[in-house]
Amino acid sequence: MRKPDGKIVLLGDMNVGKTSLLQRYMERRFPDTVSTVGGAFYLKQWRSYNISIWDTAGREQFHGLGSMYCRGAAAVILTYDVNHPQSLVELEDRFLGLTETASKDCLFAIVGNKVDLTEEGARERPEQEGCSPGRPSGGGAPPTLPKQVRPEDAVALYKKILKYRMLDEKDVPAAEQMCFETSAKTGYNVDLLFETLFDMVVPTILRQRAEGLSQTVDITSYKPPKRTRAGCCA
Ligand SMILES: Nc1nc2c(ncn2[C@@H]2O[C@H](COP(=O)(O)OP(=O)(O)OP(=O)(O)O)[C@@H](O)[C@H]2O)c(=O)[nH]1
Ligand SMILES: [Mg+2]
Repeated sequence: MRKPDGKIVLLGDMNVGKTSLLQRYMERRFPDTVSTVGGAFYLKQWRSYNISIWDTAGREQFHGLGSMYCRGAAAVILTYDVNHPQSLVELEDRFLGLTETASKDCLFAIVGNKVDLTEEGARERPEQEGCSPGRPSGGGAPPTLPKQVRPEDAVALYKKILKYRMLDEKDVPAAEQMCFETSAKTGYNVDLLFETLFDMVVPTILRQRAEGLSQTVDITSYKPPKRTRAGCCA
């Protein structure tokens, strides 16, 4: 097996749907899940790159492992549940600190999952994967509620992250590009989320490789500090 070229890590409170999102993307289904213990990863080939995507446990007892999983990450997906405002608060309070071990140019996506349970999300349902066009949208659908976390709240968190990482807004992707609402259940925005990130981490992978290469070059192309001026006076 080839060594992964880059790493993406899913972080977030328990029950927000990290495992479900990853399974929806990788296996194209929405199976029953059990709360994750420790962590697990999938390998995704994207163009000519091998990207590892790490699913982590949201349970408090595994919290200490988070920064280990984030080490060298090219992107982190901070996941919350749009129906549970506390899960967004937890991203700032409990999970952001774990990303200090990530790559210095790590990208951050903020993902509000379970949008299918909201009134707005219900309107999106008929267009989504797994819902055939002729299928009635009514019968058996779970009741929906007003969305508890607004997209603006996620954008505000994204801006806080930039401050925390001491990044300038003009040097990183815009908040609107990096905040997603998804449903692992219906598949809504799941491909968009992962594939947007894959495309975005390719330059990071190349930069990481180039940095490695330039270090090698620095050593082998060492020149003595003293130079003559003969060349420019000829
Ligand atoms: N309605 C709905 N339910 C979802 C969605 N995503 C996940 N769930 C359900 O939410 C529960 C938790 O999902 P998981 O994917 O196991 O959550 P997790 O974030 O991996 O949780 P931990 O592993 O404990 O950190 C399961 O019952 C899922 O079926 C979604 O988009 N919509
Ligand atoms: Mg899980």
